[in-house]
Formats: sequence, structure tokens, C-alpha cells
Amino acid sequence: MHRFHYNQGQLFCENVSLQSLAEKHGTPLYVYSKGTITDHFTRLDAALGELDHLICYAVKANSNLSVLSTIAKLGGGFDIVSAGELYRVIKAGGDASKCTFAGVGKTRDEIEYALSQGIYCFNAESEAELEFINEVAGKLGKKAPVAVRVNPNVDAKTHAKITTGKSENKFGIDFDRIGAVYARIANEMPNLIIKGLQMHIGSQLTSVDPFVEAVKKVSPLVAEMKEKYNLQFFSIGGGIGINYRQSLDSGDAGWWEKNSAEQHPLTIQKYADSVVPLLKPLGIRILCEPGRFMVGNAGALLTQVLFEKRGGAKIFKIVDAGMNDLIRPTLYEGWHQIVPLKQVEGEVEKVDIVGPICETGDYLAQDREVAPVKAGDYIAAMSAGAYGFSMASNYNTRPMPAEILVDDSQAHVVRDRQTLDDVLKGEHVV
Ligand SMILES: Cc1ncc(COP(=O)(O)O)c(C=O)c1O
Ligand SMILES: N[C@@H](CCCC[NH3+])C(=O)O
Repeated sequence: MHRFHYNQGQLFCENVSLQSLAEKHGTPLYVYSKGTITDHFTRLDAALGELDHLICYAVKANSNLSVLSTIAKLGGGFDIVSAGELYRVIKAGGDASKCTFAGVGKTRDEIEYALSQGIYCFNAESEAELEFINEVAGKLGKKAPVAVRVNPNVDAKTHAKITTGKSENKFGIDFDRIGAVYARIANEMPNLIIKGLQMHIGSQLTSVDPFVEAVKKVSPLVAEMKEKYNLQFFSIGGGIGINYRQSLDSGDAGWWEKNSAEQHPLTIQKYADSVVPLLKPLGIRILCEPGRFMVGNAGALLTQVLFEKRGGAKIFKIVDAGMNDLIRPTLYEGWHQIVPLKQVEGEVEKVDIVGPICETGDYLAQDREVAPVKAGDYIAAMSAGAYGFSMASNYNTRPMPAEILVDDSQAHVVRDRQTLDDVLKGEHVV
């Protein structure tokens, strides 16, 4: 359930009218459905029910404190990639001992901080990093729990910029080298404790096949390392794709058939039905690191149409949200459904929805058939809950938008819109 739907011509998130939120709080504005996040967590948790498992939500997808707190209260762990993300998890009431620390470039300060907070595991991506964690832990008189990230050289068949499990990607250690790396940890790195093995082959996977291929390829290695080094967990990473084409509970169901070129995304049941039987015989704790699946369809970016410009080649609807607020369309050709907050009468038109930023790539949609919205009307870019606000910036000295978490008929402001003083904070004239 995505919990965004039309009711009497107005778009709602749960029981809250988005038009009323836009009018009250201004735009651009991110709105999230707590019910959707809860539903997605609960469904994934149930689908993995046959396994001893821990869902470590990938904080990078949406790191709002209230989103993290929602997941922490559901019993989730977290996959972090920086000291900052760990700091957020702790501030949100999350449990450091349920955090895995990913990333190819962890610094001394970050490792020290994570050790001091007692994280569950460092997922190490190179031998140099393992040596470094060993040294840092030794200096502190601590033992660092580690897992090695294997690069299984499997094609995730997703966008090139979000593929992570091929040999030419910077992530993980080559499959053939893994046995030797565990032997090195055991023999040469006394301040490390071998905890697990991890992989993550990419993001927005829309077919289960690459997951199956990777699990099949890596499982024998897990079994061997478990036998030799008493591994406690195998993390299968994140990457479960979502359906960007159907962000509403109803209203545009026919779209999918019209655009059959795109594969039907993975359902959570398909995912679980395919991987659980492969993982169960390993008899080991399974970690899973979903980001987008948990929050992607749970969010929308609301924006107001400022002007319309009818050029020789195109019609532009100029809106008050820019690529600094939502960079996915221009960075990954990300497709977000564009819908009016109040349904309007009239023929749809093919338009570009563009922002105020001085970049040709500043658009939310190109050549898109949308309702004939006019200046002053509000529209939403749907399924913007993942990698939306978390990738936003102050480019063009634009304040970051506010964020709202809707819980049934309550709308909570979970981040204030930045003021210009907030944007300039810490900067000095010399
Ligand atoms: C190590 C790791 N785990 C989990 C994720 C979450 O991915 P997704 O949002 O596609 O589930 C990522 C991002 O791709 C990642 O790099
Ligand atoms: N930011 C990307 C996903 C990257 C996942 C992080 N490893 C997106 O919006 O699709």
C-alpha cells in the first residue's frame, strides 16, 4: 500500500490533503507516509520470517530522524556509511549494536567513533581497510567486528551509476581473493573478530535473477567461511527495486501496460520466494539492507507551478523545486510520476517540468503528458521518498525544503525549511 490516493479530486497522503499541506507549509515540501514505511518493513520482515534475520535499513536512502525512529521502533537495524549516519541513528533512538558500517573510505575518526559506540560490524571493502581497522582498534585496545564485502561480479542489470557488484566497480573484494583475505584476518590481524560476509550488487533491481545468481554464487563461500571461521551472518545487501510507474493506490493503473518495455519490478514475495530457500540451508543469520524499498514509494515532493513558457519546441512548466531538491531525474534518468494535487479539467499536454536552477539538466520530467496545470497550482513528484531529500543540496544558495511525516490524519513537521541564515551558517567573510 502506497497510501497516496485521490479523494474527491484532491491528492491525499493517508488522511491528509496534500493541497492543505502545501498551502500551510509552502513548497518545495517533502511528505512521507509513516503507514507505508511501517507496512514495507513489516512485509519484508514477514517474508524473511523463516530465516534468522535482521533488516538493516540503508540510512542513505532517507535519513530523516523520524524515519529512522519509525524503523528503530519496528525493531530494525541500520546500514550506515558514515559517522554522520551513525550519529543520526543514535539521535533517533536506534541501537548502535544493530548497525553495520559499509563504504570504501572509512576514516580513522569514523572507525574510532563506531568502535566507541559498539556497532555490530564493519563491512570492509579492501585489504588496506582491514589492516587500517586492525590498527585503529589495536591503538584503542579494542577488537573490531568485521565482515568482508565480496564483489561477486554479477550484473545487476540496473542503471550503470547504481551497479555495484561488477569487477569494474569500486566496491568489495574480488570473489577469488576472499578465502585468502579471511586467512589473513585470522592470522595477521589480531584486533579483528570475523563476524560475517557481505555483498550488495546494486540498487533498483527490477528482476530477481541477479539476486539469485549472486546468492547461488556466494553461498558456497559463506558455507566454507562459516566452517573455517565461525561466521555469524551473511548480508545479502539491499537493492530491491520499486515501481516508480504506479505511485498511487489507484487512478493510473493502465499506465503499466502502455509502457511494457520496462520490466515489472520485483514484488517482495517474489524476492523472498526466490532467495529464502537458497539461504535457509546455510543455517546462518541473514542480514538484508534495503533502502529504497522501505521509503521510496512512501514519499512525494510537492512543488508549485510558478510560470508557464510556450517555446518554439516545447512547453515548459517552471516549478519551485529544482534539481537541488530532487536530483534523480537528471542524474539517473529517474522517472517520477507527476500528478496535480487538485485534479484539473482539460486535455493533458506534453510538457517539460523544469526547476529554477541555472542548469539545462534541471528538470523533474521531460516530454511528459500531464494535466493542464497553471501557475499557482501544485503538483507532486511521486515516489520521491528514497534518495530525494537525502541527496538534496544548497546549490544556487537555495534553502533545503521542509519534511513532513504523515501518520493517519496527523501531519508532523519533521524538519523545518532552512532559512537563508541556516544556509550561510559557518561561512565567513575575510
Ligand atoms: C552497501 C549498501 N547496502 C544497501 C544499499 C541500499 O540499496 P537500496 O536502496 O537499493 O536498497 C546500498 C545502496 O545501493 C549500499 O551501497
Ligand atoms: N541514489 C541512487 C541509488 C544509489 C544507491 C546507493 N548505493 C538513486 O537514487 O537511485
